[in-house]
Amino acid sequence: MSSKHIVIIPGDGIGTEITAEALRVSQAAAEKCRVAFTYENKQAGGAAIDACGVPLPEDTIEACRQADGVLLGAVGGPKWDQVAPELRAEKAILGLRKSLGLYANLRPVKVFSALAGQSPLKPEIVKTVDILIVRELNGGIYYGTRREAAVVNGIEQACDNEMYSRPEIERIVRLACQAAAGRKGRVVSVDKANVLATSRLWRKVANEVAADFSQVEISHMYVDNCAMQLVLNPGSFDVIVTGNLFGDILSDEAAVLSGSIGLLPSASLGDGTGLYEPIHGSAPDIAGKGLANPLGTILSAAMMFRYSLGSNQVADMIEDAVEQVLADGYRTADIYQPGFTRVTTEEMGQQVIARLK
Ligand SMILES: NC(=O)c1ccc[n+]([C@@H]2O[C@H](COP(=O)([O-])OP(=O)(O)OC[C@H]3O[C@@H](n4cnc5c(N)ncnc54)[C@H](O)[C@@H]3O)[C@@H](O)[C@H]2O)c1
Ligand SMILES: CC(C)[C@H](C(=O)O)[C@@H](O)C(=O)O
Ligand SMILES: [Mg+2]
Repeated sequence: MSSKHIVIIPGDGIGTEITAEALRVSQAAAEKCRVAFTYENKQAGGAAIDACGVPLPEDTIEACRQADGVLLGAVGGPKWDQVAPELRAEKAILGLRKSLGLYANLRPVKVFSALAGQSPLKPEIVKTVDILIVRELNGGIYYGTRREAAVVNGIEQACDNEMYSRPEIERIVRLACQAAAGRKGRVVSVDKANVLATSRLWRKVANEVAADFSQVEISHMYVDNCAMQLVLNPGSFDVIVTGNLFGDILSDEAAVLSGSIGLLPSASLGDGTGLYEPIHGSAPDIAGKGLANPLGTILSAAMMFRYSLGSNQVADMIEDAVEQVLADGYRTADIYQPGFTRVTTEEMGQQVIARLK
């Protein structure tokens, strides 16, 4: 196989610490499987604002376009919260998703058997959790017209607009149905069709698309009920497909089922280079202290090998090592409980590498 090239964007806060471990694990696993890849670091987010005044430099976008895969830590933090809205660090991630045409964000949610006992849920419920959240990533209220706060007729007001088009809904629901066909065959489409026009179009189009998949059963749920069912009855879900904002919120909620948001990876796929990142943010409260859990980023790197670098072998090897490291009792601060071995971010990376086989 020819050598692949990846771009690494550490970003801000814990981004540097977690991507460093994901890179080390990727290099070790690739070497064992005789898979070659090269990498370069690029800046985005607050780090880029500090370096060159904009959150997403042109040369970062171009490098990502040329690469086979992009691994991103996280962007943003209080240091950059006061800048103008169009220069916010978070704009980097939205700009990258748009520039690369990444409309599908896959967020798998599972409970590692070693962590099942630590879950707030009953053991018989925990065992059944295996959800794929398919979040639309290129449209909706994230990319609608926006009017920042201004005084109109003496009253301060702001406005965000939500728009979804048929093609945008069709492609994401189709992808969710394809994914479900290779799983348990169940798609729950989540919307707020009792209130929102965009959701009513979403529901209609989702039904039409799903009709092409004889092996897939589609059902619909309002987002408020879904938020409750995720906690009450998470085993009932197979694939969840939903819009940009609802997917963002529901995936953080679903992370609680796993034990920590630091464990959840994601893949953003579409027309261009795939982007891989943990679902969490830059966690400024714990940055630079060795407290961050790097496993979500390490598992994102595994997804990158699977979907963009063409090596299921490396992906499987990394995922098995993560499973084993937890089974052997290693825990970063977020998942630590007495009786287990507490490790730093870097030590967790080393323990994963020690179990690659
Ligand atoms: N993809 C991204 O780049 C991304 C995603 C979400 C938030 N953000 C940005 O990150 C900044 C902080 O946002 P926030 O505090 O709302 O969310 P966050 O996800 O950064 O943190 C929420 C909580 O989870 C903890 N946490 C997050 N990742 C962890 C990890 N790997 N290990 C252990 N604990 C972890 C944090 O310590 C914090 O208590 C904001 O600027 C936000 O916009 C960026
Ligand atoms: C940082 C922010 C723009 C981003 C989002 O809302 O998509 C984050 O919360 C995520 O989940 O990736
Ligand atoms: Mg989020």
